[in-house]
Amino acid sequence: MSLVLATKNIDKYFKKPVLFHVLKDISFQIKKGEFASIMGKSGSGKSTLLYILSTMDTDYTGELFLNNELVTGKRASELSRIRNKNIGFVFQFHYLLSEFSVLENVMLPAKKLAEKSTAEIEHDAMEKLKMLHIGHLAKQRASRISGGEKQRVAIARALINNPSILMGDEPTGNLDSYNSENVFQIFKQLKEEQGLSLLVVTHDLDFAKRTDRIIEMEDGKIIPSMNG
Ligand SMILES: Nc1ncnc2c1ncn2[C@@H]1O[C@H](COP(=O)(O)OP(=O)(O)OP(=O)(O)O)[C@@H](O)[C@H]1O
Repeated sequence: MSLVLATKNIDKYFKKPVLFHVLKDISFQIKKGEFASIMGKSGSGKSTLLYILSTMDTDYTGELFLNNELVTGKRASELSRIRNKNIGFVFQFHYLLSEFSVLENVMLPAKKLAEKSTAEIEHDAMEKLKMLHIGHLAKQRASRISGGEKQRVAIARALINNPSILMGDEPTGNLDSYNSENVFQIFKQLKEEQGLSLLVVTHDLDFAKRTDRIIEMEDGKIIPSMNG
């Protein structure tokens, strides 16, 4: 079985203002092509966990594997390379650079990785935009498009380096029901047509119910689930 992400016994403490055990013995796996959601009350530790899974936070104990490779303990420069290559992110807020064009925004993570020529990156970025039905917006300034379009641009940007997993922190949190459904369908299509793995923190039960698996958190722990 091909595992895209795995954690073993992850624990994390915040030391200030008082010592706080925020993540407790977190062990789970995400398979290739699996679309999982993380749910849980506010403060249960979802964002803290996602920050560790995305290799941004290294202050924890336990082990994190990406594509069967242990990433825990690697140097910051190596982690940055692994992150740029393997993980795409979509947040609640799109974080697009408003003065740049849609196309330039999508190209940025590939330029950072510096493995392809600018012409190749531009071609790849156009392909992603077309796949998300927003190719016609390529030359438009990012500030001049709608909220739903911005989130689709953010998804295109997250996909530009062909990651093995797409992580989302409330990716539909700012969207109306039409655009939320649109994002869900894009994610489903990425799973079904490209075998992409997805891990999405959400408060939207209707969204979560339609993913392959709900990982439920409570007080820093994963609640053993009924459905997988
Ligand atoms: N830097 C920090 N220092 C101390 N405590 C923190 C820090 N960041 C978060 N916390 C606390 O850790 C707990 C988990 O926070 P986290 O943001 O992971 O929760 P969450 O499940 O994502 O919540 P929400 O659904 O509201 O986004 C909360 O009690 C929060 O107050």
